[in-house]
Amino acid sequence: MSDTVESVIVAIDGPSGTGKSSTSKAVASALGLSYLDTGAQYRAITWWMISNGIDVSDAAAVAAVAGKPVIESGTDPAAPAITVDGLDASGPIRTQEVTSKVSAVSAVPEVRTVITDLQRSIASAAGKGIVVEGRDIGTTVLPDADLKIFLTASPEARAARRSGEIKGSDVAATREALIRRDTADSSRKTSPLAKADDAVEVDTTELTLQQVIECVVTLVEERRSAPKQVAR
Ligand SMILES: Nc1ncnc2c1ncn2[C@@H]1O[C@H](COP(=O)(O)OP(=O)(O)OP(=O)(O)O)[C@@H](O)[C@H]1O
Ligand SMILES: Nc1ccn([C@H]2C[C@H](O)[C@@H](COP(=O)(O)O)O2)c(=O)n1
Repeated sequence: MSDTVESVIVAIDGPSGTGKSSTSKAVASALGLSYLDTGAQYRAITWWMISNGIDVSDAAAVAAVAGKPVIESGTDPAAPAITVDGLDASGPIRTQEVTSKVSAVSAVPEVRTVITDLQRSIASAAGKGIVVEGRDIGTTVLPDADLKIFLTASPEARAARRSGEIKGSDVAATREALIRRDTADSSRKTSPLAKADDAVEVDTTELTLQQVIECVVTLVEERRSAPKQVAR
């Protein structure tokens, strides 16, 4: 028997505020894996479009420049980093303006092609394995992932979690904004937010973050110890 642990690829998808980032970072840290936040990449390209005066409601204009920004993602779960054309984008990509425009930019097929290629190259370079979180990782980006998880939670729970991050925020308005973004992300033609047929669905509504992390770590360990399926 070999002492070396085989590389593992974990895809974690789900709607906004279900706990994908928090869970993915903690699972990657616990298991010594790399981590990739694909939402941050779509936010980064959106920030670049805004900064360069591109009208994000004009899909043809967005498509024409989709290949221009150079986006680089760090994969350390303890210090996730993202740069655009060499500039630190970790702060600017979290603004309300980027959040309100990211669904329009990420619906453009040319944008998805560029970002999907980038995600696949990062995943294939991760020696020990990687946890990749987003909306279409299990269905499109990494359909052969060793484990696929689809996180869900009620809109009320998700809005309460998000509102808890910002003092004095309006839970009802947060809930509406989350639902609006999920509807846009689920209804776009190219690679919509969706659960892969072979994903394990975990409803986190009544679970603490720690319980979700433990659940996913257990699923990864079970998958690692299960005999590999050999394609015939
Ligand atoms: N099970 C949970 N119970 C309570 N709070 C949670 C739970 N999971 C995550 N949270 C909190 O909810 C908030 C949103 O979590 P997180 O950013 O991980 O979600 P997300 O799915 O990555 O969201 P988005 O897709 O919008 O980036 C964070 O403040 C996080 O600490
Ligand atoms: N694989 C992905 C990841 C993200 N997006 C888009 C849709 C989201 O609304 C947006 C921001 O993601 P978040 O930072 O909230 O996780 O990015 C996508 O289309 N595909």
